[in-house]
Amino acid sequence: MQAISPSSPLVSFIPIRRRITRFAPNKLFVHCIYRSDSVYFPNGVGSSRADWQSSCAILASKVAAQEQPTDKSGEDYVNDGSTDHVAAINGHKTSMDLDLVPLNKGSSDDGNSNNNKLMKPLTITDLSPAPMHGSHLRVAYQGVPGAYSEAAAEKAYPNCEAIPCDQFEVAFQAVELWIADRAVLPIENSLGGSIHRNYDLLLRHRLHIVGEVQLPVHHCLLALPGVRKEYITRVISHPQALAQCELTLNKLGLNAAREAVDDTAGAAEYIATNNLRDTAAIASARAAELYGLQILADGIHDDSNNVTRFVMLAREPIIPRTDRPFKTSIVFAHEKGTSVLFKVLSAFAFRNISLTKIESRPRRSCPIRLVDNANIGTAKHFEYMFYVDFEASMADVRAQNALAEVQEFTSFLRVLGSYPMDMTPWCPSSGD
Ligand SMILES: O=C(O)C(=O)C[C@]1(C(=O)O)C=C[C@@H](O)C=C1
Repeated sequence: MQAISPSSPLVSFIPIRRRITRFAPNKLFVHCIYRSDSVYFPNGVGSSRADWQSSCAILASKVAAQEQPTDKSGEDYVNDGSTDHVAAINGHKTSMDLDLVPLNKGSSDDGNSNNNKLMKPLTITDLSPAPMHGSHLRVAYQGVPGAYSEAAAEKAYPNCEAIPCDQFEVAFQAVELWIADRAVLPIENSLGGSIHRNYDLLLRHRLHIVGEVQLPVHHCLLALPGVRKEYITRVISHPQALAQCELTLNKLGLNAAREAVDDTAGAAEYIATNNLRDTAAIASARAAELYGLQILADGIHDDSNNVTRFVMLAREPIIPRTDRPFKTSIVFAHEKGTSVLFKVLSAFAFRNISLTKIESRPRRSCPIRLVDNANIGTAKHFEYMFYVDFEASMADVRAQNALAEVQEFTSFLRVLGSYPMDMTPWCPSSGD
């Protein structure tokens, strides 16, 4: 893999970190904070902090020109009555207006030509990649090298340049700011369940799901060389990894507290950096190798069918096809809450479209609906956003008709992406 690696001469594992500053209402900017003064850019940008900061400034100014509503839930983009059905469902007429076209702040819809003078035409530089672009696809992931997300990035895009980010949100922003071409994010695990944070972020940002990968996850218990199980008083890892190994950890008879950290490989790195002889990490065998730890126990996940599903995100959607199995992910809501759920789901059932996942999250823009029950009091219903994945391509007329029907029953509907299903032959995590 060409990504920042331990053998890189310039830097050891510098994840993109975030410091978000509000420059203008509703506008977030990412700044990069470093662990060291030099940064590794394999393709062109100088290796100094100053070079990188000027690159960030260029990126930030490009984004400032666009005034995208990135930190809105997207609920304004609702049933606009456009005839372009899929685009209307997504709330925009072409995908271009989401990502590239600087909006004309001064112009009005009345076609005033003076105002139109303010319109900045697209130039070739608006379309060209960020300065550090190289021949490899740059893929942002959350964690440090050795994290499962890095392995998922490599599985999705072999030979990509994997870019570590310290938080999920940073991975989204890295793509929005053209620092990365794709983000790869865990969305659900067969044992631990959904990664809710990423469901929320999918709605808050306007990236498109362009693919999925399912990665068998094989966990090991790692400690410093020479440390024995009896010395361990603390086990640290990503909360999902702790959940996936809960029963096995109990069976191992460890008298250890469990502590959540940002990612599995980060836990291993932390132990190595701080020379912690009383702490073990749940992480991959690759993390053990990278950070010089020994494997105290191999394959400690509670079931060998331990698979995490990742989604790949891009600034532009892909064109859906029908010549191979596709999946489509949508999110919707309705003022009447869960009462419409049956109608929505029946739109798929009548057309023989299988659902592969349904998830609900709090509807943060209006979390509670009050129902006045006159003399009895007030019923307070929680409001939800519903996320549904179904097995059909948006190029399939059945899916188009189903969504046209769903649109009738919902007050908000967005297609998050229509993308090829991961059909790799089944092969549980190695070593089981
Ligand atoms: O911590 C990591 O290594 C990750 O890539 C994150 C993550 C997750 O968020 O679910 C990914 C896969 C495993 O399920 C455990 C953790």
